[in-house]
Amino acid sequence: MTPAARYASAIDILDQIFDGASAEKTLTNWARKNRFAGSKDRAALRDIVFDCLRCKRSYQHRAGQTGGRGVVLGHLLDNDLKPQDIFCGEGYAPDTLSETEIGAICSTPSDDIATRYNIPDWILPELQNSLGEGLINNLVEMQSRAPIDLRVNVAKTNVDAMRDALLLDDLATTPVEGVKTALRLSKQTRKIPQTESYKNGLIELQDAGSQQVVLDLPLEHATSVLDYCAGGGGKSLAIAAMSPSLAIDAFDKHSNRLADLINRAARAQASVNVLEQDPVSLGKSYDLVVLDVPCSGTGAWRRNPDGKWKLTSQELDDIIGTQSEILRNAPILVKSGGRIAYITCSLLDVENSAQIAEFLVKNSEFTLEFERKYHLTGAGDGFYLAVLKKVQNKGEF
Ligand SMILES: C[S@@+](CC[C@H](N)C(=O)[O-])C[C@H]1O[C@@H](n2cnc3c(N)ncnc32)[C@H](O)[C@@H]1O
Repeated sequence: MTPAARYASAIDILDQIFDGASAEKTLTNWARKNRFAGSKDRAALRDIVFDCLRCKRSYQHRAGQTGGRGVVLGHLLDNDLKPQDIFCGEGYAPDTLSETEIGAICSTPSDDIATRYNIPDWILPELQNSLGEGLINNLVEMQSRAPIDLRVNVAKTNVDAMRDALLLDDLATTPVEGVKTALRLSKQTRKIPQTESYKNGLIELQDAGSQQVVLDLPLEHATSVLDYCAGGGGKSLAIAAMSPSLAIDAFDKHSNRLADLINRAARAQASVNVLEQDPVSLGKSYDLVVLDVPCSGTGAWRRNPDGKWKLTSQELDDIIGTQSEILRNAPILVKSGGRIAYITCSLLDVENSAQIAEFLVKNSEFTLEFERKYHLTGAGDGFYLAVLKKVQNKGEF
């Protein structure tokens, strides 16, 4: 495909996404219908679409028009590419720019924070309240592509050995400061699943922020762990790699989401026991209950920029309701003297410290032992962790 043809496809795909379609599904459908496109075309198209989603509002402002055409025009201007080379009307290229379109182009960034830094208006006050002086730096980070991080399976190998092994596959990596299990790829690549190291369970794809949260868990106090919102198993597997002797149970209300965990655990030779029934109904209790709850995903918006435009304030309220429900269920799952680790990949206080404050009011047998906010300016995606300790019943050890 010519560069201009790629941009014409990007305009079409973006228009479908702006009409409500999911970014992933639209890109997959496009690839299915355009079998002539090679892997380089698909990768380039995906990069354009995701960059346009991350910076939708500022690109529209720059172009002076909305829709896929406006965003792509803004993307070209912002990246110092010549719009007339792409909007040339030849072959499969987008139509040439009209005089009106050229006249609407704006050379100065918007003064409005939400437009300039690409977030929906309604969420700006929440982000401002939660991030304070860190607001702009976090929003700047949100506009660029996330790094690709690997988690080294430290139960099987070590970071230095993996760096050397990956170099043989022509994959250069660097350590991530403060995250001893992580390696960051020096160049973007989609090759990882094809490497022997991945197939043999020595590495996993996992954001360094997510790994850092696991490194901060109080595993040394536990012999039994429940990952109550286990999903694809990212946290369960990282816990198993850190402490292979722990008895780890994994549950998810949506059991179909656990399929990946089963496959990944087999690859990593990790021992994780997948529960089919809710442990609340089984009457089981644990030293550590990990609640990696559903959230707005604000801390991972640079990876999922589609989500940032689709999230509504009503959906955020519903998510907060689900978090409260999970927190209501959790105390019974914790042994006396045990702990809850509440985790979100959200930057919003309403999903983080406000939830914990409410939990502590309702559950006087728990105290807040530790709380940490991981911003996008740190090792990886944005996260929140609160560790809550259940008081030890008198006479129990
Ligand atoms: C943030 S994701 C978990 C990601 C996973 N821990 C990981 O590291 O890969 C949240 C998970 O919570 C699950 N979930 C939603 N509501 C739930 C509930 N009421 N009880 C238990 N899990 C729930 C969702 O199905 C989803 O898989």
